[in-house]
Amino acid sequence: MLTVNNLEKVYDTGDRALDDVSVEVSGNEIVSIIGPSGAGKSTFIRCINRLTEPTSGEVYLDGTEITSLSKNELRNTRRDMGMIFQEYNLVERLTVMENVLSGRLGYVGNLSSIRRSFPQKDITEAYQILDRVGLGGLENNRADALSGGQRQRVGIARAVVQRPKIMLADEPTSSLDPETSHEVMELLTDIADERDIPVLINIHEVDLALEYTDHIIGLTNGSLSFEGTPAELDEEARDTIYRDGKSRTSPETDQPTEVTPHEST
Ligand SMILES: Nc1ncnc2c1ncn2[C@@H]1O[C@H](COP(=O)(O)OP(=O)(O)OP(=O)(O)O)[C@@H](O)[C@H]1O
Repeated sequence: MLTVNNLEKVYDTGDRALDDVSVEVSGNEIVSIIGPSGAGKSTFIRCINRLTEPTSGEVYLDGTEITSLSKNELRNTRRDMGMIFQEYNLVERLTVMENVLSGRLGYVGNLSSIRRSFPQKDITEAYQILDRVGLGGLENNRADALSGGQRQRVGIARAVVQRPKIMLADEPTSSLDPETSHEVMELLTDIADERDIPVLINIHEVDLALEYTDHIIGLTNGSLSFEGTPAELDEEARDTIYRDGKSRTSPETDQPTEVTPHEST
């Protein structure tokens, strides 16, 4: 269970990206975070595993308060949170298998980590997961030889091999064509079901959120502007979420209208 209480993020620039956001996510729910460009979706996802440090508020994962952990404690607890990125974050010159096994780096000792040597059971599991995500046989291919959809599958496999308690996906489909986006969403939802873990997805495409997720969170100017099921996301709710007109996803067409590059923390 993920519990977020009164999360607030004010960047050094003074930008208030999150303002008093509280949500709960449980079971194997697929939760999408939607909202206009700059609404704080990415900041929200990244504050959960503290890739971005929240300014105030609390995040609990299965009773552990993530927000109060020391850096060392956080390193261990991050193993419980698989992260999937828009631009995949693979090491391009490494093989598919090496990239997937990097999801186990947090579990091996320092020396093994430097040597990148992993227990046989991790390697066996990585093969199984690669098969599961449809990349069986490509273990020795270099990441830079893969298509976008294949890269995202490696990113998903790397997150799954961590045996996480939750998966966080920051715009996992934004760099993919529509057909591949559907495949990736289907894979994420199937894995959540099989592993019995929740998945939190920052997603621009409202049609994908409606089709694949159980629970929708709308953010507008850093505040929670909607929370409900896909059926509850009616025209009025969409207007509320996208009311400030900054949307890069038009609620009528669900088509991207403007692209803002991602800023790092
Ligand atoms: N590193 C940063 N430094 C300062 N301000 C930032 C930083 N990252 C994000 N912001 C600001 O915080 C607000 C929320 O940004 P965030 O990227 O979380 O929104 P988003 O909803 O994910 O947007 P998009 O859909 O365009 O990716 C924006 O006003 C943005 O300019």
